[in-house]
Amino acid sequence: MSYTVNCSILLTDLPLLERPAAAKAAGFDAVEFWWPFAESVPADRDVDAFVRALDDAGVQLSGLNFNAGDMPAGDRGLVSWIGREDEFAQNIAVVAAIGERTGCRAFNALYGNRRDGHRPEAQDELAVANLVAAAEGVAGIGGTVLLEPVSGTEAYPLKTAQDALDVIGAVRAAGPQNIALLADFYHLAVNGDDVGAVIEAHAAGFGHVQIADAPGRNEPGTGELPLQRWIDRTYELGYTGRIGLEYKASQPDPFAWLARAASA
Ligand SMILES: O=C(O)C(=O)CO
Repeated sequence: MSYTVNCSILLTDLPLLERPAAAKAAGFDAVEFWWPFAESVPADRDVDAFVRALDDAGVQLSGLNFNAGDMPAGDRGLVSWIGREDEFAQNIAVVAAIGERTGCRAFNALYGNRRDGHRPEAQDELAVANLVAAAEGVAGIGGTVLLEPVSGTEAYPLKTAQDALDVIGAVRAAGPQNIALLADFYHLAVNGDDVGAVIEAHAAGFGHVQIADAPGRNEPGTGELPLQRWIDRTYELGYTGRIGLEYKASQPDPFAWLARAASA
């Protein structure tokens, strides 16, 4: 099993550009990030600094989120956001360019919250068009777009694996096949999905897996989820990717649970 450290939620006591090296020092070879810039189209020097931080640390960027808006303010993606289509199109080009430079091939496109003033159907229509564009935009580098059910934001409409799979089906019907489910076991469990059944039905096709325990979204072992069992079964059923560590650290050493789990 191989892990990738989500450096947007872990190691946050360090400046962002120091986190890849900290992940490497903690024993990891791969990291993932939510969109690490303030704008959809950051300055070249900011992209260069980000890529340099990864190179200098000697870690692989295994996953990157498209710009999802102002996450601390509650935004959860631009994909279905009517009025920001041009910005999202520009973001796709930047994401693909970062993928080309770093070897990253998995790109998480958060769907976006429901917004007042537009019919949900119109937001869903835009989402499919934007996801088609995103998939086409990263196809040239062999990239895959990931679609993730998320918890904690009532306005985010993709709550269960099936919600995301329905959208993935619509995108695939429109052409691109390089889009897959991001199964975050924490989000799915908190939303009341039957994670065990999702694994049985879809594990081989997961585009990526992320974990945190629930309640709390902290390290495995701090809550009630059978994460190890779910991970083992996911691999048994044919998943070959990494497991993203996307939890909030509840202790000074965010990775201490791994040593405990290995000796258990
Ligand atoms: O917003 C979140 O909680 C996410 O997991 C984004 O990838």
